[in-house]
Amino acid sequence: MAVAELSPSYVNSRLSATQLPSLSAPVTNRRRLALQRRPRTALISCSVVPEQVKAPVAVPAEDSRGKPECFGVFCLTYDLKAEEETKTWKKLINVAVSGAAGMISNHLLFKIASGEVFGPDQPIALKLLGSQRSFEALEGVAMELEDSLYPLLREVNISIDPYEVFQGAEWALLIGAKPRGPGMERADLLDLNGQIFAEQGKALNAVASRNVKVIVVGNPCNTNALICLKNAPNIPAKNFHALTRLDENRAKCQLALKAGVFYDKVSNVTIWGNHSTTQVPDFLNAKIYGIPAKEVINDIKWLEEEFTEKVQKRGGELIKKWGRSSAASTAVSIADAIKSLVTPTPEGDWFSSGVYTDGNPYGIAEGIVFSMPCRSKGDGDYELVKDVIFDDFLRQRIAKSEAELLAEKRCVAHLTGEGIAVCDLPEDTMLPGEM
Ligand SMILES: NC(=O)c1ccc[n+]([C@@H]2O[C@H](COP(=O)([O-])OP(=O)(O)OC[C@H]3O[C@@H](n4cnc5c(N)ncnc54)[C@H](O)[C@@H]3O)[C@@H](O)[C@H]2O)c1
Repeated sequence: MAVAELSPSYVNSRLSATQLPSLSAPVTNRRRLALQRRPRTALISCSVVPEQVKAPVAVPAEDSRGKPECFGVFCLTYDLKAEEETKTWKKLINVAVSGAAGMISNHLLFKIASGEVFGPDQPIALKLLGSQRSFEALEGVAMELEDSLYPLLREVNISIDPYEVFQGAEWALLIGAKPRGPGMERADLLDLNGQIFAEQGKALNAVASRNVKVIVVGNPCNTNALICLKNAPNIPAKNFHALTRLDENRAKCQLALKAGVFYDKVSNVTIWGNHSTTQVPDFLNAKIYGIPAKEVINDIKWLEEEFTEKVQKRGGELIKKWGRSSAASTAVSIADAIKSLVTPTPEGDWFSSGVYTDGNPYGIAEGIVFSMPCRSKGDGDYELVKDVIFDDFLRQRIAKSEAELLAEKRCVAHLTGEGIAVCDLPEDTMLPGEM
């Protein structure tokens, strides 16, 4: 069944009754036209049997009570309950995205709306959170989503209030954060952005689904994720992730380039630790064609001295060439991170994610968000991988990233409810290319 948008005046003046499609579709497939706010057009369903014209039914305003503000054409909603009776569509899921008017979101939102991330039969409601300054840009984003006519995209709401946007959220992709201003240290950024994630954690705790999955992208993302989960005690700590998938994807690409193979031959790549320059891309456990990467590459000096730096400096290199940060590949990596949780992990492989360390089998300090190898059954949950090996070189580097995250944790104690903050970060470990 196709869908056409026709303004009421167009209907009256240009089309005769017999030219117009019928609105009386079968009950299981009928759409409810809920005209809520700023309706600009009438949504007409083009069913196969013409002949009869009925005006779209304006559902009274009370019908929209409890819903946050809808945007434009997305105020005209489907009757999902009736449609579900056809069993052809899954239940609508609520995906909240913060920083929705930013560069990363500008790529990610269109991937999500197209069905590429959650699947081609998964209807989506996008709840977009912006800052006061970006509100008009947010409207622009919503207009582009309207114009893209995605069949899976059933609702779009825009707001600057996290309590409104996170209402019933099943996924929260927390991208929005402040950039590091001139002269600002990592500790200043931890405090500035930490406050955003403390507030958003509280909002998630109050109004999101009890099983919401949260992916924190805004930097410094590991400690922001820790702040967020500490402020959301009613949501399992296991549900919070810090994005390190971009680092994993970059590491896979570098190993593929060095080995002279296409990147689909590279597997079992872990990023351990912080999304910072102390991160540890693990070549000891990585495989190429299912064989240890160390044996295939056979250049220990490159692996120990150059590989990690290449992964870390990739974003900086890209800015030098292109003048822009790596928003597109970051969006791809967020899509990958979600797909890794909603589809079963291929046998024997794993993926990296920054997750809460309590109960980890590697001896890493508890109470921090640390990137580790995970496997999922595709149900949104994950388990930490047990069959990984360590040597002294890997252990020492992991310990450095662990020490950094423990120091960051002390810096934000005022935001996690753990007392007075003491900040003694030794050096600036922001990744080049990310602010
Ligand atoms: N984890 C990673 O792998 C990774 C990779 C790249 C970038 N990042 C980080 O992602 C973040 C976003 O990057 P970007 O390139 O999209 O930046 P951007 O500046 O283009 O967009 C950020 C958006 O967030 C909005 N914002 C600021 N405060 C907000 C708040 N409290 N609530 C909602 N929205 C808010 C801003 O108005 C802006 O529109 C940055 O912190 C960046 O460092 C992380």
